[in-house]
Amino acid sequence: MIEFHNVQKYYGKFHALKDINLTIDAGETVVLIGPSGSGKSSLIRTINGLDPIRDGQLIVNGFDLADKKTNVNLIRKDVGMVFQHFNLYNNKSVIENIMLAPRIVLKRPEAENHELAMKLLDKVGLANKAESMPAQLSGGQKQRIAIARSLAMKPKCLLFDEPTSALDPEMIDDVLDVMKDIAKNSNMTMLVVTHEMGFARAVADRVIFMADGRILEDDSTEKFFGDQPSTERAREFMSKISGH
Ligand SMILES: Nc1ncnc2c1ncn2[C@@H]1O[C@H](COP(=O)(O)OP(=O)(O)OP(=O)(O)O)[C@@H](O)[C@H]1O
Repeated sequence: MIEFHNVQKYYGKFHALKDINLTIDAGETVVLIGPSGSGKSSLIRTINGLDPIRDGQLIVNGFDLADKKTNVNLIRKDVGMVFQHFNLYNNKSVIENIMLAPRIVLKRPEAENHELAMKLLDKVGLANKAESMPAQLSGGQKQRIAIARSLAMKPKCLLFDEPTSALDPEMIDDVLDVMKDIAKNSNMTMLVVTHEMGFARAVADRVIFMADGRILEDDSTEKFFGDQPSTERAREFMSKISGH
């Protein structure tokens, strides 16, 4: 469970997140959309402590991120993140990328760690790539490995920051299919920054629209796509992205 109460975030003097109030329940899939620079990445990066907040309260799985005594490593154990540019360790094989964090952070026994890593590789359709190096993979394959790596920690929550926007079009569906499978068949909480409205329609419980550092809409998926968004900004944004 993630709770933002009147959260403010600044970069120097720039007010990047303005009075964010938001609750995401365990198991929900939430899609976060909005124009470039509206604060989407900033918002999700606060959840695992990659970006600090200045004011307000942010509770993640019972931990208070506004409290300087909170150990962010305990939060990150349960909150995985998938980045636009994959962030794989390029000098380690695929299977090592997946096994590293569970070995070090969770002290998972080696045989069990290997077995789970192979299961996850199978789940993302890349069991034959276990011994490959990241440089030998396509962008779509790298992103599926990055997702498997996050899943290996068995997180309660997965954050996705534009996971398909660096990919060639023909690779996007393979990655979205893996994400849809997680959304439908696991109890994980998912918060996804994406412009892939097909994904949002298919599996999101809610759609949040941000502009200028504020949340302007927080609607059920049915309402957002069924009745049209209620703000002019969101309607404008939707007509722009559907024109592409
Ligand atoms: N490290 C930083 N230092 C200063 N300003 C920043 C920093 N990171 C982001 N910003 C600014 O904060 C605002 C929000 O950025 P953010 O990356 O959260 O937006 P976004 O909605 O994710 O955009 P995009 O869709 O382009 O990735 C932007 O105006 C950006 O320039």
